[in-house]
Amino acid sequence: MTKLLASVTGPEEATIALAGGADIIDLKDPAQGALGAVAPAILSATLREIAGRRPVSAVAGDLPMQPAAVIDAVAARGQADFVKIGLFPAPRAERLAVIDALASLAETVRLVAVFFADGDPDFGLLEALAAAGFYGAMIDTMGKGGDGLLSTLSLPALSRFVSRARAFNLVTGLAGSLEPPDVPRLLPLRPDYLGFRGALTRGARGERIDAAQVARLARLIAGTGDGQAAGEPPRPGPQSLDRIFVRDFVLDLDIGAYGHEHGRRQKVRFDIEAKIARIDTRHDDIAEVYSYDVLIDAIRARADAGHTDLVETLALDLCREILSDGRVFEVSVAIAKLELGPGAVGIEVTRRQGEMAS
Ligand SMILES: O=C[C@H](O)COP(=O)(O)O
Repeated sequence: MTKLLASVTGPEEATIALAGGADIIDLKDPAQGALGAVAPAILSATLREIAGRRPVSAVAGDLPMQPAAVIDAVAARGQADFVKIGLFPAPRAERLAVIDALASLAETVRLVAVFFADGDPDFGLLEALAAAGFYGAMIDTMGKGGDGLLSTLSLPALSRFVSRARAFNLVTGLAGSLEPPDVPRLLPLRPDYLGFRGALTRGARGERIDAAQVARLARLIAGTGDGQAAGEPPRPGPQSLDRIFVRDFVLDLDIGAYGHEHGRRQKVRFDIEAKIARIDTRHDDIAEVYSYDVLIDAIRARADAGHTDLVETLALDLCREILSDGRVFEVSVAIAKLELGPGAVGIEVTRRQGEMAS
């Protein structure tokens, strides 16, 4: 289950984050940069305030990739439950030297490496992180207030990061000017946590965080916008269902069983309809709805996965993926190849919750 990491400035905001339902309290001074560090004394005060009710992390600071400086900053914050270290832009050898040097602390401090989506991220370093004994790896953005994570890295790239880091037994996190509509798009990647600062305030990133904003994101991550967690079996059928749809979405796809269909892309049209419980948007809150973005992302992710022989396989894979969200009662997927015949040719399938093995 994905957790909510809330970046706070000290004990006062930590209690607000706790009240709002944050799972991880992350200490950071937003005025000092993407990973601006707070003083060790503020870390101690926050640990006293939280008193073990949640894990508390601290960032090492916006530091140059110099082993001695990074080690000192991490060691000074070793009392935190984990310490986040930014892999800032630098030649590979310099980043590796920092990672290797931190191996000496990894036995006593849980270390989390932070890649920056907009800072030349080198995911080839995941192996070195695992070898050095790191506890986790996450992606954030250096720039704040502009393009967020999803404008900087594609969902398939983020998905590959999560799978790869997990294969090295690293805890995974995603952050970077995330906003509420990003949450349902990132949850299918199943990161261990999503991190927020800007979206926790009612204004700029440097303003005080707000418990209602934290709670809104906590609700969204828990998938309880409609009173039911994603992945749970559907409740007894409602009187009628509403439909979320994507129509006429055309992509160039590597698909087909014939030899002449291999090694080239052809135009394929997707029409998807997901049936969900009746919508009630009394609060005009994204947490209350199932987003069509999730359908579009599922199509794009599957299209990115390489060659498929059969439209049938593609259609059923999409049904399985979409039904993995317990809010969807039934889904219809129509896939049409547009370049093979005089007209469109393809398949349409409909599947309900519980009908498909995961
Ligand atoms: O670790 C998470 C960061 O504090 C995220 O901050 P942001 O949401 O303002 O980009």
